[in-house]
Amino acid sequence: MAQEVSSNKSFGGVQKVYSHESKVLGCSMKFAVYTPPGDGPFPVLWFLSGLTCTEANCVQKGSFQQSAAAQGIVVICPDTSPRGIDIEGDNDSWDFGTGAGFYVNATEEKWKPYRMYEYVTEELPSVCAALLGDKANMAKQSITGHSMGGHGALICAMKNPSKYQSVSAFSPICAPMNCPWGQKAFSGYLGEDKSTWEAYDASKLAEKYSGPKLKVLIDQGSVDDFLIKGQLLPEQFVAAALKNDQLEVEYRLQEGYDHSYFFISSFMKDHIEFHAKFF
Ligand SMILES: N[C@@H](CCC(=O)N[C@@H](CS)C(=O)NCC(=O)O)C(=O)O
Repeated sequence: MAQEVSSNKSFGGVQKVYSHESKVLGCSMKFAVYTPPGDGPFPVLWFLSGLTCTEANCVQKGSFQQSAAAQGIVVICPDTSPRGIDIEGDNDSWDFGTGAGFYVNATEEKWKPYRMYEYVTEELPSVCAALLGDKANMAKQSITGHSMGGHGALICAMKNPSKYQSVSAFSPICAPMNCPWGQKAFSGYLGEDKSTWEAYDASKLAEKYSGPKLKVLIDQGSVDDFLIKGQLLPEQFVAAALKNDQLEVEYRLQEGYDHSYFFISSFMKDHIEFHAKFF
């Protein structure tokens, strides 16, 4: 069972952080849960963070609590990789290993504990269902995220038709097979056979998605350095999605915004209200 680490009243609801022993990852993990005021059951929005983040970044800088309180939505923020399992090299770079799990299930022997896909789509939802009881309606879930977490949100939604009511993303890594971050992560976690990478590439999944019509909102800052350096490639996802009638994508290029949480917090209300429409 999860243990409470901290609890702070926020906009009439409560922002908590918990820790628990993850069986899937084989380590102790923290996650954050915001519950709005009232009795529930409330729908659940997942927020997946980006490279170098923990469960804390969005809680402290994402500015979601006021809108989540107003709309009556539980918001859950997981961590971004296993912690403290000590694989040689896991702290050598900021874009691979610790803080950079990329929401895949690693198949390379050395990185086998890196199963963040299973963790965020299966284990943590079960833990939260048990923890939150009548407060949360786990039949109504949606997912969002930033950068690496935007990639995570898009792939989780497309790989699990009907599990999430809608999906959104802030500056997502849209075509990891074709960018340096994704190529480094996928070759490390999944190995050199690129055919196995396609199962975790949002632009490839957008070509094949055939579930119920999925609503997608993407916001991207126009002066985001990582956009300019070709790490995000939203045009590849948008082009693939345009050819697929089952994907309804709204892509917004936001003038003058960068990659930071200043950008995320500026549009968080829009994203919460977007998801609220489909619960
Ligand atoms: N190397 C830089 C860049 C990494 C970066 O921009 N990470 C984004 C996600 S890809 C982030 O959310 N950083 C944490 C923050 O801004 O709070 C760092 O260590 O922060």
